[in-house]
Amino acid sequence: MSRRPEQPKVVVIGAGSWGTTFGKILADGGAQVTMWARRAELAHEIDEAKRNSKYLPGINLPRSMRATHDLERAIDGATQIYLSVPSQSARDTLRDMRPYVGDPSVPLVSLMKGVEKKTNLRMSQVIEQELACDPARIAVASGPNLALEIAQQQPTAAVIASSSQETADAVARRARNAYFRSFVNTDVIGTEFGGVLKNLIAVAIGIVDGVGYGENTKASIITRGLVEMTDFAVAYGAQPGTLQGLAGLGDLIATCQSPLSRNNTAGRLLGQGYKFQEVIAQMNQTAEGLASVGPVLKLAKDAGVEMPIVQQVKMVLDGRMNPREIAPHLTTDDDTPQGEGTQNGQDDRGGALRRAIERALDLLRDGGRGARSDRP
Ligand SMILES: NC(=O)c1ccc[n+]([C@@H]2O[C@H](COP(=O)([O-])OP(=O)(O)OC[C@H]3O[C@@H](n4cnc5c(N)ncnc54)[C@H](O)[C@@H]3O)[C@@H](O)[C@H]2O)c1
Ligand SMILES: O=P(O)(O)OC[C@H](O)CO
Repeated sequence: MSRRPEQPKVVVIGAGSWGTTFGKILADGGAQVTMWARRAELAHEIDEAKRNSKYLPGINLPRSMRATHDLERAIDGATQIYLSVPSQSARDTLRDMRPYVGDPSVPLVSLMKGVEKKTNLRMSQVIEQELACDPARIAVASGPNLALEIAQQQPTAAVIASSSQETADAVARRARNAYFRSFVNTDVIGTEFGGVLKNLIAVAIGIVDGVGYGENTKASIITRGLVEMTDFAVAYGAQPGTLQGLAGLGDLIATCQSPLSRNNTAGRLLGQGYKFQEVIAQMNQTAEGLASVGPVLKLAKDAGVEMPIVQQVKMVLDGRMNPREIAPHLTTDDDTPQGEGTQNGQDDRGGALRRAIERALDLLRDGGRGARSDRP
């Protein structure tokens, strides 16, 4: 099919459930979409049959959607590049893309919700590092976005964040249609960490479901989970409001409630008594939370943030805790009554804010060589 000149070409790298769904969002919004798939057979199925039977069974993809296994051909002429592979393989994929992404006017958009295990970096940081590009060119998309529901064209919203308002606006204008609305902000850290952290709380909720506990336990963990998410993200520079929005609370609700969530599913299997390796063997799609839990706890320790729920998820994953013992608090906590607010200034301890100020003072005292927690 020949391309009409008024339809700009965009490319989606990664043709799993979210990449393909996002391709459909873009195509239904009027873009000429090319998908890049790692496997030639999948590229062929999308290109010819307009189907992705493994990742989106029963969904008809737009007739205009193209797909290829050839990275150079996929990226050639693209006005926006979207990236949706598992976070742990993003760096290798970016390395392969490097020769073809030179045009500095082309935004690079992360659709991923993980942290790189070996570096503890967010995906926008990995993109910036691997492509040596201006951060103003990078955007991230996040929100309550369960792929299959959106592929079925159920109305949904997301947020596009970039340090450049112009980039966020350009991406949001492209990534919208009658059933998908993109909002914008400039809080990349909060938007990205929201997507990472809600996965960990969703694993905890899955564990609770698998064990057979009811709504009180789940509501307690979701609510305290949001406090943990906020404390952590704010300690790293996020705006607290972002965690109350689509990329925080919104995504937390969707992921914790839905049996479609792979993180929730992985947790449920753990709660039913399966061991970590058995869970991995049963999952044939990406559950980012399983890989992000280690890096998040390391980052939390560096920033002095307490994350009892995430800590318990890690203990269950490691086989060091019986899933039946999971609670919104550590049972080893001391007896001192604790305020309910977040640590970042909403309670009398002002924890995260205080620590951020302390780190800034450390940095100044140290002649700008790095805050205490940043040093090896
Ligand atoms: N599925 C959702 O509902 C959803 C929604 C929002 C965000 N996300 C995020 O999108 C990202 C991608 O998730 P997904 O749901 O599409 O995963 P998926 O498991 O459905 O698909 C992953 C895709 O990446 C490919 N892939 C696997 N290993 C690769 C490698 N080493 N190199 C290149 N490609 C590789 C797979 O072949 C597959 O096409 C994740 O970070 C996820 O958190 C997913
Ligand atoms: O299936 P999950 O658990 O990766 O969640 C998918 C999306 O992130 C929900 O917004």
